[in-house]
Amino acid sequence: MPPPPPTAVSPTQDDLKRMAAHRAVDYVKSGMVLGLGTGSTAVHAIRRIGDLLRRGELSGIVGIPTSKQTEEQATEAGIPLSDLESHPSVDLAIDGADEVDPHMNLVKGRGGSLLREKMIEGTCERFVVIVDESKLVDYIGGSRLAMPVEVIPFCCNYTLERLRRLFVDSGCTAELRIEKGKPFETDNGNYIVNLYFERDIGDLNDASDRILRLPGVVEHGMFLGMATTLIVAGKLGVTVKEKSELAS
Ligand SMILES: O=C(CO)[C@H](O)[C@H](O)COP(=O)(O)O
Repeated sequence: MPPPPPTAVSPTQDDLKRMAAHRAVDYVKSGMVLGLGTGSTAVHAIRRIGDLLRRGELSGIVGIPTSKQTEEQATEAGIPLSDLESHPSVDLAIDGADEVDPHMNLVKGRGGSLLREKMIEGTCERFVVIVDESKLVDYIGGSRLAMPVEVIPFCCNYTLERLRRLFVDSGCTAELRIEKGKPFETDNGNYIVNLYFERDIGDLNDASDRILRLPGVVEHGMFLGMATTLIVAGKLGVTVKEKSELAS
């Protein structure tokens, strides 16, 4: 008897992350200065770029890592690294996200690297966001998961309470991110306050301004209007959307 035909295996979430990341690497050209994102999706792009460099299909790439973790992964992948001071003009950045709304606004930073990500991705010509479809939300905060805010350690619980009160109408709760029994420390020596919203927070630019006006806040994880290209991998395949296609 012939063997039974192979049954289709549905892709895992990690497969989807890899598919989105590999599609993004199609935008990478030799000689580019690249912002290298942080997280379990971005690492697939880093490894792919490393493979292409090794095979001689890419050359002259300079990577600007968005975290210490990424710096280690990129070094392991054989990507030459530099920083924004030496390369202030970044051609392309590739990074994951925690939430993406229909206007391509993002929540980032659940990996804790939001400040360096915003510094590097805010300066690049093209910012390609790579996600699996589970990251798509109807509105920012819609996943009910954390929207991180980086704060200085000094009187962080006071800052936390002021942040919570800003969004009391949206049913906001706030907590300090704790790992291994102590406050999680970012690469910049700061802490993270996680905000959770029960309801839509409304005007995002206004929310951003209000957060950034609080003394003690360093940066927040809403990346508004920054993504130029969105690559989403889902069970039905990979889709690419450009910012220019969004209805204004
Ligand atoms: O912003 C980030 C790290 O600060 C990540 O891009 C974001 O958390 C998505 O991570 P992952 O790809 O692991 O789901």
